[in-house]
Amino acid sequence: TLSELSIRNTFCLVCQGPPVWHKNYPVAQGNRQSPIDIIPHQTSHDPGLGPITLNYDQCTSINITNNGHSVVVEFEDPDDRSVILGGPLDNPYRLKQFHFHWGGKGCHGSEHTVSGNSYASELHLVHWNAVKYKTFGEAATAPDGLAVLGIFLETGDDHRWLHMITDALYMVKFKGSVTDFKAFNPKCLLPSSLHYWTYLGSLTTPPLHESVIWIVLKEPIIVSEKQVHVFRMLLFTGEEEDERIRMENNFRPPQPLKGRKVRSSN
Ligand SMILES: NS(=O)(=O)c1ccc(NCc2ccco2)cc1
Ligand SMILES: [Zn+2]
Repeated sequence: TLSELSIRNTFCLVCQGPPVWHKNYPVAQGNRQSPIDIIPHQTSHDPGLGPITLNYDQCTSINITNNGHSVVVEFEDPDDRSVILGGPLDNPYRLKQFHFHWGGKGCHGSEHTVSGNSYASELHLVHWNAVKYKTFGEAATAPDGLAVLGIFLETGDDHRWLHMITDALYMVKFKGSVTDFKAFNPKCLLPSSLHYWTYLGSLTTPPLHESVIWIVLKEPIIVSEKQVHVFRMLLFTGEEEDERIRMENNFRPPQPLKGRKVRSSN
């Protein structure tokens, strides 16, 4: 059916999208998979959930890369120079990278949905628990190893700071390309409110490890359709490949909640 086709289209047919991931990654059908559909009135308000704090002022961005699935900005993480703390987290988690998920022309591409509604795009700031684990790779396989901050992007006016990212995308059009991207502080991509939903989930792309404490901000940031369109100029394919496949719809659809509780900061 069209809906199956559209689901299969996610992560494009060529790269064998979400419906077939379970063959190589059986955890795809696990009990704490992400993303999910968040239904606000079914979340439980937990007064014990404090605010989150983002200490990004000493962060050191390194580069921006097209990894064939998304565009990723990577950070130096040798110490606790840029961390997220508080909220559901028992330790500070170090900022490792951020990346985006988006749709095709005229269709939305967020991963989490809210009461069945998706946003134009979703930004993921990926952090790891360096108190308990020695490396990102080790943390990425532990149940409390990662904390990903999800921020929805809604279309409207231009976002004054997102231009720094979209201007760099022209340099990383092809899979495997990378370019310097220094002195970028992702604090400029936050909405005014840090109110959030939180639940235990997973990576949304293979290896789909069930190692993520998700913190999804309720308030979206506003970016222009033109700015989202620049992301669709990226390619899934490398410079040496004959066929050029536009990087779009790189989102996984919502997964079964399997009895999990989604808590609300307030
Ligand atoms: N979309 S996301 O934020 O859930 C996410 C974040 C990070 C990776 N990383 C992939 C990876 C390889 C080894 C360990 O981890 C994959 C997906
Ligand atoms: Zn992501």
